[in-house]
Amino acid sequence: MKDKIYIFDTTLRDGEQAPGAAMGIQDKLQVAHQLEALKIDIIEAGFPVSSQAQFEATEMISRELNYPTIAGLARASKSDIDKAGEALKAANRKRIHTFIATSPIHMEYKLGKTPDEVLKMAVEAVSHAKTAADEVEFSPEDGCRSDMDFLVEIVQAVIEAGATTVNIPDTVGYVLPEEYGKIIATLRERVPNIDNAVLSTHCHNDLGMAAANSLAGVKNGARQVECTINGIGERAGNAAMEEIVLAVKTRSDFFEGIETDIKTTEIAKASKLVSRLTGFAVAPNKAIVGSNAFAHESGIHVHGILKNRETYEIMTPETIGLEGNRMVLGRHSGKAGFKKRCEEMGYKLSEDELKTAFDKFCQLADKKKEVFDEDIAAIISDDIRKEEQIFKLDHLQVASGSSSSTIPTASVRIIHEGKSLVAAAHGDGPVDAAYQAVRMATEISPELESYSIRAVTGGKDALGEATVEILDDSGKRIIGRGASTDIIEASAKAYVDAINRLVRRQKITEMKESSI
Ligand SMILES: CC(=O)SCCNC(=O)CCNC(=O)[C@H](O)C(C)(C)COP(=O)(O)OP(=O)(O)OC[C@H]1O[C@@H](n2cnc3c(N)ncnc32)[C@H](O)[C@@H]1OP(=O)(O)O
Ligand SMILES: CC(C)C(=O)C(=O)O
Repeated sequence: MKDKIYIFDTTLRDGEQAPGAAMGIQDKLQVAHQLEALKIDIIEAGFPVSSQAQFEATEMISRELNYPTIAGLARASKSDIDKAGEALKAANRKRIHTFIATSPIHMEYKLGKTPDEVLKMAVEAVSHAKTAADEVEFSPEDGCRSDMDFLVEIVQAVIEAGATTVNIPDTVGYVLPEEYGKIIATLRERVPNIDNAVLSTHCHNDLGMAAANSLAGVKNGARQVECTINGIGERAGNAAMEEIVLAVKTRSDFFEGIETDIKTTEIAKASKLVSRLTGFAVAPNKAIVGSNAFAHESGIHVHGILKNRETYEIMTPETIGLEGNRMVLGRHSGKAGFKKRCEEMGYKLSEDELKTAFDKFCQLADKKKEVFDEDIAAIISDDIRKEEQIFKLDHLQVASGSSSSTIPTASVRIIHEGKSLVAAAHGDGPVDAAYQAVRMATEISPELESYSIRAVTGGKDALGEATVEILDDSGKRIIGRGASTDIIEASAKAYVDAINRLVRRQKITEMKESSI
């Protein structure tokens, strides 16, 4: 029989408590719809008493969503609970999540209350919450730094008062997996009515243990995990939903029958949405959703993966809704990966050609972070096929000056398939005039995204290298380079180089399409 872990997502409450992560009401609604698409069991929509915006967001999410239970946070106070109940009124399934701190330091310094007073407040809060919602969750805040006997006593008391879920927060991310697992196991052992409630984990990442602690909790009997998309949350964040869900799925051998209902193919989309709406970039090396999580560059790894993907991948990118893994070509690449990319681009190279092309590739990879398809196309057309440049700048003449009456003008002659293409144009400056003339001569007019020029040698014969960036029809960047002691000529050569790469890329796309 399936042993289900309930996923309680608190991106919109604890996640949003991360400084700088605040989202507007419409943004929250968008995230909530994506959480529903993920089949999250419980969405904590907000802390309604804390502001009008939190109240309205919780109210709107309660109205608009169908499948998940909607939870609202409340302190152990009647007015907080009433406000949460009011915000959740329209929800198909609602849950009031009430909390009060139980650790000695929080009780003494923050609340100024004795353990007996805290126990009384907790029980009263749960009893009152039961009047507004069937599902009531109680959290002993800073539970992991609380006295175990007191924790056992308060958990038993709130279950007697009607709590249906008891959540054990590691509020400050202090404990280690073995300790967290032991707290859950001890509560299961010592609280006589523990089976009347679901035990839940809520772990923070201050020591990087949030996911490991949550999973230790699951292993010891917790059946709800509180987490956030991309692990956002207070300070170092909360346990990341994607890490918990993929760990349980990927290591089903270890978790023996335990499953979640999460539709994992929606994970990448959820991660991108939350990153975009909060402005919190996902680190490239972030587990599961980082841009490098399914990317490979190292030659030995790529060689292994090409023989059997599982040599270096424990999950498939498709599981989280990505189209496939990313083979990156760069300075750590080997011949197998390079050969495969050439084949994918439609090139059939002899062994000698492959060797020459790979040597050139290695020289280039030493200078660049990443080698793109158009770089490979340039290597093959220039060094293997020794193809003529599609458009070759044969002549450039420019007139410009500092006087306001001078109109910068350029004329160009470009050789294309043995013919001379001649054009003249004026522009805002000499480079612009040259580019206008190139566009007229080639009849190709890509928008210039960026332009830069730098000296690559010193002295009065300094060689200037111009770099331009244009976009192809699909929005991909194409870089062109040109060098000359005359910076206007370097600029014109770079633009013609970019146009040549654009045309080559179009040909590669046509080759790929015709081979499908
Ligand atoms: C571990 C967690 O993540 S808990 C959730 C934390 N999230 C937030 O705090 C975000 C939203 N918070 C807020 O908007 C505000 O803090 C509010 C509206 C909740 C309260 O604001 P204020 O009334 O100005 O109080 P303030 O924030 O300064 O202090 C908190 C008060 O709540 C009390 N309190 C804290 N936790 C609890 C609790 N669980 N139950 C009852 N009272 C509590 C404190 O003792 C303090 O009371 P005091 O004002 O009588 O000293
Ligand atoms: C309210 C509780 C669950 C909390 O967010 C925490 O203790 O971190």
